[in-house]
Amino acid sequence: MSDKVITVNDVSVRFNLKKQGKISLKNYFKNLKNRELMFQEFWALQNITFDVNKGDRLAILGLNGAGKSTLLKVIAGVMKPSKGSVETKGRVVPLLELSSGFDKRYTGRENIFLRGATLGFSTKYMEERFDEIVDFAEIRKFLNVPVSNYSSGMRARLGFSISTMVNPDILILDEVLSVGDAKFRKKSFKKMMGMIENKDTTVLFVSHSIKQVEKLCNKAILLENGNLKMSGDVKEVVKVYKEKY
Ligand SMILES: Nc1ncnc2c1ncn2[C@@H]1O[C@H](COP(=O)(O)OP(=O)(O)OP(=O)(O)O)[C@@H](O)[C@H]1O
Repeated sequence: MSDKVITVNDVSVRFNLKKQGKISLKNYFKNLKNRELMFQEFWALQNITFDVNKGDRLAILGLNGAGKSTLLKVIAGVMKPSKGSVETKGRVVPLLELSSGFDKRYTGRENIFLRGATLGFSTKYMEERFDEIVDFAEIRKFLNVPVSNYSSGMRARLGFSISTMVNPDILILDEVLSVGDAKFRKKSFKKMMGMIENKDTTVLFVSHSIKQVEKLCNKAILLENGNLKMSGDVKEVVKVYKEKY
């Protein structure tokens, strides 16, 4: 029996794009009075429906702007869909925008516990994992320094280290592996492969490298201008993707 861990149900995402540049206050009120829209609606995703079973490695394929990152953000719960719904089972760990989400006024040490609490972990659990996180991120010397003084690479390393120190049920990867310098990239790639190889973990993966996709994924979906064009076995979807583009 299949064990669904992600259900994406008729999801659409709308952005409001500004129609015009600066306008005078007089014209603003004139437009408002005439009910003229100052925004143009743009649908980045339209009526997307699919499920993912436990242990699947799903690639999300599509050209630039197809809606891949938007879909990952909706599944990760960092963005709400304008329509439709997403259900996930278990702990979702998104490796997206790793250097964001810190409170920069606080130190590295404080942010580890803050991020842990956001992910639903107790202080005791985070204390047990603390050294592992700090050593992997290589920030021990800077633990008591406010994160505002970290370089963006250091913030990304700390974000990666905290997020991967926990065992995810669903791992969400968006072109991740540009974290930190070459040495850290190698280390983080190895760490990620270990997580991907755990067959209980379900993985969603966006990459423009078809080689990587074929190596890591068993299933795929293809997005085109925010629409779901195809879903199924990775080989079949990659074949259509290659023919089309
Ligand atoms: N905050 C936003 N406001 C307005 N438009 C947005 C916003 N975020 C994304 N978009 C638009 O939504 C569309 C889908 O973007 P998305 O980043 O999901 O594409 P993508 O498939 O991940 O692209 P890429 O391969 O280039 O990373 C794009 O046209 C993008 O310009």
